[in-house]
Amino acid sequence: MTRIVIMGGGPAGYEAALVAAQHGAEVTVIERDGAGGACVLSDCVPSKTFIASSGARAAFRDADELGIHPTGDASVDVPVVHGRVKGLALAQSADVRSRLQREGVNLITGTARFSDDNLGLAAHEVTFTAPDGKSEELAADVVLIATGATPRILPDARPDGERILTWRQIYDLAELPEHLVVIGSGVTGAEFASAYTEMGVKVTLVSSRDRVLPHEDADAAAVLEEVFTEHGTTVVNNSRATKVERVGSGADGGVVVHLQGGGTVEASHALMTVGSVPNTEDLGLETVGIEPGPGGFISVDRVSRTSVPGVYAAGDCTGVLMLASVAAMQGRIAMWHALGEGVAPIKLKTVAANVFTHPEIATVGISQQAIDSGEVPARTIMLPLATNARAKMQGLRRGFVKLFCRPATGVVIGGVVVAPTASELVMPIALAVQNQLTVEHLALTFSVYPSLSGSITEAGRQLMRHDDLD
Ligand SMILES: Cc1cc2nc3c(=O)[nH]c(=O)nc-3n(C[C@H](O)[C@H](O)[C@H](O)COP(=O)(O)OP(=O)(O)OC[C@H]3O[C@@H](n4cnc5c(N)ncnc54)[C@H](O)[C@@H]3O)c2cc1C
Ligand SMILES: NC(=O)c1ccc[n+]([C@@H]2O[C@H](COP(=O)([O-])OP(=O)(O)OC[C@H]3O[C@@H](n4cnc5c(N)ncnc54)[C@H](O)[C@@H]3O)[C@@H](O)[C@H]2O)c1
Repeated sequence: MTRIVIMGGGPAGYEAALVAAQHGAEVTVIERDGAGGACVLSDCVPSKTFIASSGARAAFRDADELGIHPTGDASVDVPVVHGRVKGLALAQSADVRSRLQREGVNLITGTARFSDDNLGLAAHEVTFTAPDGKSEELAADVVLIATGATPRILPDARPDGERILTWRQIYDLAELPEHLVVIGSGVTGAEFASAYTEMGVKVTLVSSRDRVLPHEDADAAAVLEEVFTEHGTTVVNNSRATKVERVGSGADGGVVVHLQGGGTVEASHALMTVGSVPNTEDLGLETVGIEPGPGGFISVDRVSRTSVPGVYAAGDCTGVLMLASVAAMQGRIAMWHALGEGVAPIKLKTVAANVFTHPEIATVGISQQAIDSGEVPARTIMLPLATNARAKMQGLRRGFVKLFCRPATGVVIGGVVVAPTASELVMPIALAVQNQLTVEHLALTFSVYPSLSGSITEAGRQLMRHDDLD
């Protein structure tokens, strides 16, 4: 029986474990914090739960336009919101734990590290250290490194859990910040800036680039900036934070953010969202002969192999695409490959992703930027939701659907949806991209009338009409 040891119990680790167990391997997952990993306990699941509460508050405000005037202020019960966030994370972690145990996976709590005596061995040794300090050696035919990543800390902006915070510390605050400065305008920064804005907090977003979400669709980012402006959220563009210091004390205390070039921003709290670093130190990688690449990430190929036979890596520690869905797929692929199953290499051009701002921004496939730069030839259409009957009924003035297809064949190669439920609406486009469906397939598919997804089939029709004229 193949002995598999998995370091880390996040989506990469636990999804891999499920596949390996289903294929009859003897699987041990070593996880130091809790089943589900950082994804479930401190990153993705807690943030999306918090965003669900902020979305409920936003719905109150948005109802006004529909003639519904909620009486009184939509106040936020912070202990309830934070309690719900933490409770749901723990419950989700318990679900993952019991699923793994049901499938026969041996899940142990502790820290894992390679301890091979010599390089180049066919099997590997992993030392597991329990929280009480006791350690044990496990022999493995295959090891999967799935140790995730940790918030990046700037030397002059060290989080203290009180005023200067990482996203993992915010749920311990007793009250909402009076004025939150969010530093870093990537997906994490944009999501928290949006959520706190919807919670009624004054927010300043410091972006080192010329716009929010520098790696996302520019038209989508422009919609988000418009929404921020409408709700009084300030975006400070082209500004890099060099230092965050605490000033004052007690209830009067706060932070001063120093910006490159001399400016400052004063606020009650700072949330650092300046990226993540992989958890690849202290793994004993040198004992198996793996040298991490730039930034400490472990290089893998498209079936999750590292440079060392029998050692695979998946998820955030590889830096491939830091998404739970990608981590899980990399983990599964690693196990299928290791256990000799036929496996297709991961296809990153078909990944669907969503930024959980208000409105949401969902993308799949080829980006507008790749088309504009001439890298990928495509025909494109962008339909504003303002022309969609259902959107009008719901009072949605912003948002759009974009669809991209191959010029000659009409095969759908990508799309963007900006809408309150973009994460759900992007699915038909993702299905089309994955299965190489054409705009005609979309165009001829019945969508419900009236529905936001009607804009997707309409986008297909508009691109098809163009096709016919070619
Ligand atoms: C705020 C935030 C929100 C996000 N929201 C989304 C989202 O909505 N959708 C999405 O797809 N992605 C989201 N992501 C990204 C997603 O959380 C990650 O891509 C995902 O967690 C990666 O999974 P993983 O298994 O690689 O690592 P992790 O989930 O980080 O799990 C790795 C685990 O390994 C453990 N570990 C580390 N070293 C050792 C060791 N030596 N021994 C034992 N255990 C060890 C860690 O403690 C951790 O528990 C979000 C990220 C952030 C920061
Ligand atoms: N909804 C989701 O799926 C979701 C949510 C959150 C994160 N993630 C993923 O996690 C990964 C990391 O995202 P992220 O946003 O945490 O990190 P990131 O590295 O993508 O963004 C961090 C941003 O902070 C900026 N920055 C760095 N130092 C700065 C400074 N001193 N002052 C001001 N700005 C500074 C960087 O230029 C960058 O734009 C991404 O791959 C993302 O897709 C996904």
